[in-house]
Amino acid sequence: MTISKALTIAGSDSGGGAGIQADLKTFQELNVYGMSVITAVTAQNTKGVHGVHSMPIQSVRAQLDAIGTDLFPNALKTGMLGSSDIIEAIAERIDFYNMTQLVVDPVMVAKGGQKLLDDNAINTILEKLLPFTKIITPNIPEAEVLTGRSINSLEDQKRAAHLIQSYGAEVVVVKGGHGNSSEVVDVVYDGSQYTLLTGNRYHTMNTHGTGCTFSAAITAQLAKGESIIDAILVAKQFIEAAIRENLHIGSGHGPTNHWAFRETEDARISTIKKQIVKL
Ligand SMILES: Nc1ncnc2c1ncn2[C@@H]1O[C@H](COP(=O)(O)OP(=O)(O)OP(=O)(O)O)[C@@H](O)[C@H]1O
Ligand SMILES: Cc1ncc(CO)c(N)n1
Repeated sequence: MTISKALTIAGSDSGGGAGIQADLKTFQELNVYGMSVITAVTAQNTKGVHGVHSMPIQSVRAQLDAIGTDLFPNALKTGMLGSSDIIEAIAERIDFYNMTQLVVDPVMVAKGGQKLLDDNAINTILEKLLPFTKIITPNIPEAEVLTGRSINSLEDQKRAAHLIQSYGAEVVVVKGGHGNSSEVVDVVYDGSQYTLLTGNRYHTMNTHGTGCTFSAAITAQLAKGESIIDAILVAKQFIEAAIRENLHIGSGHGPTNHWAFRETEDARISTIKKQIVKL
């Protein structure tokens, strides 16, 4: 039996809905062996981020070395990275170990508005990490920061995906969770065509960690050898089920339900439609 292995390089969320915890739960649900490199420990619950403790660079490097020299991952993702120094150390090690199949979730702020990335680190993501990136998955506010342009329509979302792809990532997904239309559209651009993934919008406060879970599901599918577009499609179905069957715990932005995709037969009746738009 072949064991597929995935690595997350991200921050710990004590509340369990986002970050390392969401990623490992998602890997497990998708039958992939999960590993982690912790960049920061956050004191967090559904009401917000109450503290952030960044890990020393030597510790981040040592965690990556431990994995690179033994349990080599078939695919990996980054989430909360915090600072330029940590990003540089990670990019250097990813290059050294020739870790391919990298998914970058350019986490900048938590749902409650607290910053999870230094302002000067945004350029470091573009300069140091993008050259190794297979898929980058900004939400709308992150895509606005990365491009310096506001996004108010589907056309703007497509333009942002096009521009970010030209910076060096192989494939860009500009996620539509932050809009307010009745449907959510995630725009995928691979350098030659757009794929629009459209599904119902669920009106709920419980969307803490949606981006982490989505990018972890893509990473798990890549680790199993699935094609990029099929991996993104499964991830969209996984996160739709997790949001629709969310858990109603905590008094703020609650977590999604990481076992919904497996548990509920209905959860597999996805509303996601795929439309390809040639340039
Ligand atoms: N209310 C919703 N209904 C349906 N799908 C949603 C909803 N909100 C987000 N999604 C989906 O969840 C995935 C993550 O999108 P989103 O824009 O919320 O990411 P994010 O802001 O990076 O998440 P977070 O920062 O909380 O981890 C996307 O595939 C998006 O389409
Ligand atoms: C640790 C961590 N990573 C990512 C996010 C974004 O959802 C969060 N809130 N916390």
